[in-house]
Formats: sequence, structure tokens, C-alpha cells
Amino acid sequence: MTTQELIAQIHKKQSFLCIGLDTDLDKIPKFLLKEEDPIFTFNKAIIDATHHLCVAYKPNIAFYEAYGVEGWSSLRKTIEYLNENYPEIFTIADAKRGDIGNTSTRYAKAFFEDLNFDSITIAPYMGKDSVEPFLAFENKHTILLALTSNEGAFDFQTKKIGDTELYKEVLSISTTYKGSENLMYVVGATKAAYFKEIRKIVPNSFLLVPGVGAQGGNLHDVCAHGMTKDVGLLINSSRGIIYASGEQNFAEAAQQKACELQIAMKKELDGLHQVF
Ligand SMILES: O=c1ccn([C@@H]2O[C@H](COP(=O)(O)O)[C@@H](O)[C@H]2O)c(=O)[nH]1
Repeated sequence: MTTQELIAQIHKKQSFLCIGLDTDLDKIPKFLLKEEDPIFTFNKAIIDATHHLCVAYKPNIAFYEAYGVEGWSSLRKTIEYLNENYPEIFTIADAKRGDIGNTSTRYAKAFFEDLNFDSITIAPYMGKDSVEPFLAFENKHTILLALTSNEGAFDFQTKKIGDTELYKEVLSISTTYKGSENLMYVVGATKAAYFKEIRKIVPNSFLLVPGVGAQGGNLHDVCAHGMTKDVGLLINSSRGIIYASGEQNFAEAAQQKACELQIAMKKELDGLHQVF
């Protein structure tokens, strides 16, 4: 999917919501456990109930790998279901990969070619030759971890190298990579105070923003400092939406939570149109 197609979807749906499919057998409604593939059954119901309210889904790969071959099969069914039934949806493999060049190429082939995701999250720690293999894929997007939502982000990411914080170096150096027009960045909603600085370095890039809801980040604060004229934000919520209910009505409850976020996002978009 191109960035322009993603922007068009955001305007059409008046939403920049990304729903995280962190599907955990210990948390899904118990009655689903008798299904042949409970993870896919759960994901399909969530997707069918919420696809009109969001522009992206983000399966976190750890939740699938944890169940071995069966988990990987549920992941494959989920991405195939999305691509076949909702091709307008932007898909994110939250895999946090990155390795020496030839290994990164295999990761890229796994997620972009075999599974046909639109994008993947990548750890930037190994630098240029670990990231550029992902950027070589046309109309695929590489989402670099810049300033993450967790407390441990302060261990390294905000430490200074000379006069500059590490996360700022990640942002500015990565813009020099070949194919950098396909870069997006992860910035936690819990780090709203940093968005202004981040926008000085990457004024137009899309930011994937996890951390609203369960982690305490605030949508309005993120939008106030992070929005661009093309919106430039994908706000992720996982547990806050998909586990809204553990009962028979789990999909309706997820729809209700997604709807609340979409309404809040529409308000932010209305505000944006008054500015630009
Ligand atoms: O900085 C980061 C990077 C990734 N994540 C992931 O996003 C979701 C957040 O889930 P919630 O339930 O909405 O808190 C999850 O998959 C994380 O691994 C992040 O939280 N922060």
C-alpha cells in the first residue's frame, strides 16, 4: 500500500486508529477455546466488527510465535483474511526485527513476500545495513523504533551521544538511508512531551503510536504535537479494544471501544482542518 492510499483511507473513515491483535489464549473468551483455531476465530470476529472504524491492524508477532506452528498458522490465516476481505486496511507486523544485511533480507521476505504485510517494526540498533534491506521493497513500509512507550526507553533512547539524544540520532540518521521515503517511526503515546522535538526532525513521516489506553497515553496530547497536515499518525490500541469483554458479546464490546476512539479521532481531524 502506498502512503497516499493510507492517507486517503484516514480521510474516508475519519480515523487513524490501528487495532492491535495481541491475541492471548489466556485472555480471549473461554467459550472460544473449543474452536479448532481459537486465535483466528477471535481475530476474525474482532476484524469483522471493527474494520470500518480503523485503518490498520497490528498483530504483535510474539503472541503467535508463542504457540509454535499453530500460532504461526493463525497469523497466516489472519493476514490472508485481512488481505482478501479488507484490502484497504494497512497491515503491520509488529515483529521488531533487524540483523546483518542478508538476515534482514530473509526477515523482509518472510513478512513482505510470504505473509504479504504492508509494514514491519524494526529495531534500529544494528544500523544502516540492517534496515536498508527492508527499505528495498516497493510500497512496503519499515517502522523504526524511535522512542518507545515503556519505562525502559529512558535507559538508552533519551541518553545523549555528544549533544544529542540517541532517539534523535535514530530519526535524523535514518532519513539518509536509501529508500528512507518508506520509513515510519514508533513513538510511544506516553512520550507526548517529546512529539514537538520529533516533528522538527521528521516533519512529515508517519508515526505509529502505541500506548493509549492500557499504558496511560493521551490521544489529544499526542495529536496536539504530533499531527501533520496529512495526519501523520497511526494510534494503536490493543488490550483496551480487543479485551473490552470476555463474554459472548466480546466483538460488540470491542466495536464500542473502537467507536469511542474513532469519534475522538474525528474531533481531532475536524480541528486539523481548521488549522490547515
Ligand atoms: O514502544 C512500543 C512499541 C510497541 N508496543 C506494542 O504495542 C502494543 C500496545 O498494546 P496495548 O495493549 O495497547 O498497551 C503491544 O503489542 C506492544 O508490544 C508498545 O506498547 N510500545
